[in-house]
Amino acid sequence: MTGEIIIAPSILAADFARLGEEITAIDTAGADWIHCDVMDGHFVPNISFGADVIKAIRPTTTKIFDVHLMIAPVDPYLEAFAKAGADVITVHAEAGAHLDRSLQAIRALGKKAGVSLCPSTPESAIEYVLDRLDLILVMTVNPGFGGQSFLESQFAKIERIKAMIGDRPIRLEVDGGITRDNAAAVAAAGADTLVAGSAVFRGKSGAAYAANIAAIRTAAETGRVPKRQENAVQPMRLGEGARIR
Ligand SMILES: O=C(CO)[C@@H](O)[C@H](O)COP(=O)(O)O
Repeated sequence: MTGEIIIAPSILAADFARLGEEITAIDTAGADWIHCDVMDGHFVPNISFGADVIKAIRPTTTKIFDVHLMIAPVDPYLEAFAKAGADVITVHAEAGAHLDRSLQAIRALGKKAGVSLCPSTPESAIEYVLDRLDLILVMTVNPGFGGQSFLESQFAKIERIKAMIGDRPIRLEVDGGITRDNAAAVAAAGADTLVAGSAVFRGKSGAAYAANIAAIRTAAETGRVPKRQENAVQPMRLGEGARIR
């Protein structure tokens, strides 16, 4: 599960009234994975969608569903998300006392197991579960909302986790405020899986999504920030298109 750069658009920034069409559009536009942000209004201060929505959108693409559970408790719901069609299930290190048990449960369901760390959580929180992991998600904003600014403080954590991973087959994912302007830097720090919501869905057309995904991928793969094209969609203001739902 490691290797090349993976771009995973977060459907939190999609038009929920046309979610199926939006997923088809990002699939066609070159998304590698589909990132699904599940929020419960308790672990994070926002509510998004649950397993029934994931089940409903699952037939719209064959791409990997990367399901980020921002919920607590999480263990009672793992089976529902597995049955709904999640391929990767990521839980938060902060969401319960028994991370090791949650990760074992995800693998027992036949899914890839991920753990996510909030910006204030040190990498030591996952030191003793590394061998249970297929993915580590470093939150580069405080979880709960799209359209926030990338936290520069997380570069050091990305670098340290990259070193911790060593040659284990674990993907290192970053999520929050990822754009074409910082994709090169997060990849240089060690990230190989980039989640982007507002930076992909700005422009509101399949052509814009394709250009946005390509720009993020080019920056991450080459280490260069791609020049903006003429007719490129203008930068989005904080919160636009990624409103609190
Ligand atoms: O999980 C989250 C927020 O909690 C993220 O997936 C965001 O949805 C990413 O959105 P942008 O920061 O890219 O707009």
